[in-house]
Amino acid sequence: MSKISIVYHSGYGHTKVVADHIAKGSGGALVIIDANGDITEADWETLNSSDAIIMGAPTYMGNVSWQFKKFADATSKIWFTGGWKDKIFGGFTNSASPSGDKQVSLIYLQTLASQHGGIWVSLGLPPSNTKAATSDDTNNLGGSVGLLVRSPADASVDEVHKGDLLTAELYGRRIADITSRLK
Ligand SMILES: Cc1cc2nc3c(=O)[nH]c(=O)nc-3n(C[C@H](O)[C@H](O)[C@H](O)COP(=O)(O)O)c2cc1C
Repeated sequence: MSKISIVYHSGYGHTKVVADHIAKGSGGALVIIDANGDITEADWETLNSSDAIIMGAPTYMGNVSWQFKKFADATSKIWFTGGWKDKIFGGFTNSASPSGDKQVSLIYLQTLASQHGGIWVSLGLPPSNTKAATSDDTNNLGGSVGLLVRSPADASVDEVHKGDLLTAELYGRRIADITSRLK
């Protein structure tokens, strides 16, 4: 059985809902980056012993939140020893605008995974981009590198788009499938 972790930061709860759906799809364990950008020692052990690490953060001011970046910088200790080399990685971000510069965050997560020598898993779903497409459809934001989610600025945590949450589950499942094949 593969071991999968989802490590994420969420300032106001919307990204947490996304992480929960990735956990549902992948069967992975959640590791929460707190408001100070920290995780516990036990969390570090969980990540170090995982076959796959899925990383997520809200997009704030055009990139991942500072709390996620603090976590990312703390992984440099692991980078020195190549501790996460050849692990499977995926990533997700969530923000208010349809674009909102989410792609910058996603490329950052992919770069972080690559710095660690990881194997990145793309979204692997076609875009829903016809006139008839709605936010209930999978991959309605047309991502390819990883998972993009939109939470409109006035949306409560219960109003994150259904199609995005289904996409989160499917992406989690894809990462779990690929991890078990490669293991
Ligand atoms: C400090 C700050 C900066 C933000 N910057 C952006 C941004 O650059 N692009 C965008 O689309 N939304 C932006 N937003 C909106 C958030 O990404 C959005 O509310 C998201 O759902 C927050 O996720 P969370 O509830 O997990 O913290 C910003 C929100 C905050 C608080």
